[in-house]
Amino acid sequence: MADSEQLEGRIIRQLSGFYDLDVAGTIYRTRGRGNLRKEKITPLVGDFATFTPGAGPDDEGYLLALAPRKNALVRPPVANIDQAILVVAAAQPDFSLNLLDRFLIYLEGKQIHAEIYVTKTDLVTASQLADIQTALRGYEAIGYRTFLSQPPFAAATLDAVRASFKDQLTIFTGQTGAGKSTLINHLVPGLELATGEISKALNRGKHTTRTTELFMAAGGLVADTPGFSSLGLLDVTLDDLRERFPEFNAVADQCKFRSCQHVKEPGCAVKAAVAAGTIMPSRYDNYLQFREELSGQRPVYTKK
Ligand SMILES: Nc1nc2c(ncn2[C@@H]2O[C@H](COP(=O)(O)OP(=O)(O)OP(=O)(O)O)[C@@H](O)[C@H]2O)c(=O)[nH]1
Ligand SMILES: [Zn+2]
Repeated sequence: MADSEQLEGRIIRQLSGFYDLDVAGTIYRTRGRGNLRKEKITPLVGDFATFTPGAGPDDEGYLLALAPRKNALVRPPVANIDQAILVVAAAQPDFSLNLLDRFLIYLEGKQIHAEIYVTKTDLVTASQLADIQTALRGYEAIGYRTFLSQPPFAAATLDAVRASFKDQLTIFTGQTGAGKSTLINHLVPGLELATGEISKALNRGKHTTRTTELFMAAGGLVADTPGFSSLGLLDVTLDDLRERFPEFNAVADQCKFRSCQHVKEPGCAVKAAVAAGTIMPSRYDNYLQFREELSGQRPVYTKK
């Protein structure tokens, strides 16, 4: 292989100084290079990179440069994420539309498309389940796909989620204990992530150097570590908050004032839509509550 040859690929794994890049199904092992470190750029899985391939197994290539990222997260450490499966428990922890909206706002800010998956449907009554289903229909109308399986992990539901992986880099996120690892294990057999607090505590001791890896599943890439829980979700300015509600954006050009915050202004199309029942009242209430938090009038949400 000529020394000057350059290839483009996507980092799918990193381990002690090495980066594995995927180029149309072929994996190349490379090393990081001083110039990247000098620029204080830490390559992440999900990064698109140019590299020089090495000559063979004992001659690795070098990473040369990273392409600009569309987004990047710290937890999990992944770049260029397309979508998140937002895992929400029907119970244990309690189903919360407020927390659900916080996650959605966060993901909107990172330009990560969200799909909502409800777990633990076996732990609620039929009437509680019906309420959750009603709420999910509201989120579907906004444009978020939702999945609810009764009993949990029915094959048809899992197939539908997998079908959404194609050509996407998917991460899983949601509240602690919502069932993210359990769900990933059902969706990507063979990963066998530890689930439940005790087994995870044991695992942490054993695999302290473990990093995130991307797995090919159903024609896409899936991160094998679940993401952030609920801390710091409201990382948005008061002024940008309204833009993170897609259903507000859909009608906001009909507000009388261009700068309408959808609070007290006359001729507000968002408030009209809430009154007409086309915007979920819970979404609007949460918007107002988040505004109060952001303007410092109420304590922010803290993790239990
Ligand atoms: N009854 C019931 N239990 C479930 C279901 N899904 C997950 N669990 C249980 O819920 C607990 C938490 O599940 P995990 O998959 O570890 O949750 P997690 O979201 O990965 O948790 P963290 O890593 O702490 O963020 C485990 O004991 C699971 O066995 C479900 O559909 N029904
Ligand atoms: Zn308005």
